[in-house]
Amino acid sequence: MKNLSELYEVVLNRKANKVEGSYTSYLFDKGLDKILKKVGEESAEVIIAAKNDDKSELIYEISDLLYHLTVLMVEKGVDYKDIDEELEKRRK
Ligand SMILES: N=c1c2ncn([C@@H]3O[C@H](COP(=O)(O)OP(=O)(O)OP(=O)(O)O)[C@@H](O)[C@H]3O)c2ncn1[C@@H]1O[C@H](COP(=O)(O)O)[C@@H](O)[C@H]1O
Repeated sequence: MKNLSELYEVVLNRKANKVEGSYTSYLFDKGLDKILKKVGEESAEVIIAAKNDDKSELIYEISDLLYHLTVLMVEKGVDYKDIDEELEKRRK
C-alpha cells in the first residue's frame, strides 16, 4: 500500500535522524519495550472498536495500529518488502 510504504520511509528517517517534537523519535528514544507496549494497547483498541460496530472508529484504530507496527518493523529491521514476500509465499 502506497501510504504504508511512504510512512515506512518517514519512520526510517526518524530512526536515523532524531527530530525535536516528533512522536516517532520519542518512541525510538524509549526503546523496544515502549514500542511493544503501544502495539499491545493499539491492538486492544482495534478489538474494542470492532466490537462497538463503529466503522470510522475502527478505521482510526487500525491506522493507529499500523503506524505503531511500522515503528516496530523499523526498530527490528523488517520492511514491507519482507511482508510482501511472506504474503506472496502464502498465496494459493
Ligand atoms: N501515523 C502517525 C501516527 N498515528 C498515531 N500517532 C501518534 O500516536 C500517539 C498515540 O496516542 P496515545 O494517546 O496512545 O499515546 P500518548 O498518550 O500520546 O503517548 P504515550 O502513551 O505513547 O506515552 C499520538 O501521539 C499520535 O499522534 C502517530 N504519529 C505519527 N504518525 C505518522 O508519522 C509521521 C511522523 O510523525 P512525527 O514522528 O510525530 O514527526 C507523521 O507525519 C504521520 O504520518
